[in-house]
Amino acid sequence: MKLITNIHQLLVTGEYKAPVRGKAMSQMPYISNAYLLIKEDRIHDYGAMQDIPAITNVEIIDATGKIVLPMWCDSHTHLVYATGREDEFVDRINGLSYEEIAKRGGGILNSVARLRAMSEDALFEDATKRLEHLISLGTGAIEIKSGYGLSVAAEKKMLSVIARLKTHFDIPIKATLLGAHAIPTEYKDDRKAYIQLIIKEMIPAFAKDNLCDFIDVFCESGYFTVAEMEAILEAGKAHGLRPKVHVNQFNAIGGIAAAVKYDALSVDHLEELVTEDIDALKGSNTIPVALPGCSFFLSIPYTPARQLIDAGLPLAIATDYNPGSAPSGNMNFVVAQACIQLNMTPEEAITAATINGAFAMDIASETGSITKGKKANLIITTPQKSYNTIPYRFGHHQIEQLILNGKRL
Ligand SMILES: N=CN[C@@H](CCC(=O)O)C(=O)O
Ligand SMILES: [Zn+2]
Repeated sequence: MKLITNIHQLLVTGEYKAPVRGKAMSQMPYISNAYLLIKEDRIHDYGAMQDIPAITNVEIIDATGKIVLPMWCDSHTHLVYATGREDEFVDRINGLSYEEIAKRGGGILNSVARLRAMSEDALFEDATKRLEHLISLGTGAIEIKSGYGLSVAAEKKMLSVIARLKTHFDIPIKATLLGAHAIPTEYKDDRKAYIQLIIKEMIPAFAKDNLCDFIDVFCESGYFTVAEMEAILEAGKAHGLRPKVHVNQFNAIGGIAAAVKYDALSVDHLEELVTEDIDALKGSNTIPVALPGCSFFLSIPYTPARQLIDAGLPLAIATDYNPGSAPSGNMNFVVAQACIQLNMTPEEAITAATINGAFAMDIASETGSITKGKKANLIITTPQKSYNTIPYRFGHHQIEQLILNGKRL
């Protein structure tokens, strides 16, 4: 057993039956001067120091002046990819837009060509290094998408890499099939046939082999229409895959209402929002997810988080880690951006990056909060005045110790 004592502030405590929404996001449940008891890989007990139980034979970790919180839950990444796209980064600095680069055959299709040429073992090795790094930055649960294969064989290769990551790492990992990320070059004159390939071959085969948990579509002008997304979500749902979709990144084309109709677990991006989108989300079980790292990197608008939260909706934040639009998987930076660019309070940002991120991956019964029985996946910070310092000192490494499955990392 391990006993963390004298915790300055213990954050995100309590029971969570549903994502935290609206005003409740600004009310962070926390205990000052707290203890936390870990038994094996689980949170066994916690409370105020004055109520600490008398226990012997326990390893003490003194956290005087430090903040303890759940490890980050990153609910949207493209962690498995071939190589970086620094060349396109420089093209953008020189004036080309993300869309112009994509039109010239760059962008997603550039990553597709590179990934198809790489072996599963090499992809696994690179993804392993990336994930090890993200864990060292405090990420304790992650969703990873396919979508750089765009053929049955190459999508299977990506999903197999994710399956191997699930076995290799003892953290919750969810896999999302994103066969509908772009139309591959060989189908550019027959998009219907590619959509049928996703519906008739990819979805049934990958669902049967348990290679994916969710279904995704990049619903956007120049990528997939709302009608095409609906056909793919319908097929995914028939095979038990709940939708988590890319919508409203560059244009509001009605993807949100359609995703809600299919009971999407989350709708992600939302840089471009109209009133109808917010109305569609009200009263639904769908969680909006903001990806501020993508807005930062592409210099596009930020998701209007205030509008979403002020409308009483829940919100999660995630990195969107990928080589084209967000080449950083650092959740600490995303939490800072949520405060600085999205105008979220530290309470809202931390809630969005922990328990709401866990709900956006459907793993909130296991992780995302300081709750008895949940995984002891914890961040212990360096000494801080308060939890406000976490986003305030953006870009600084403020993690002193990580506890993963009850063990010090
Ligand atoms: N928008 C679609 N997909 C990714 C970008 C993928 C890429 O550029 O490689 C995103 O979420 O931003
Ligand atoms: Zn994405």
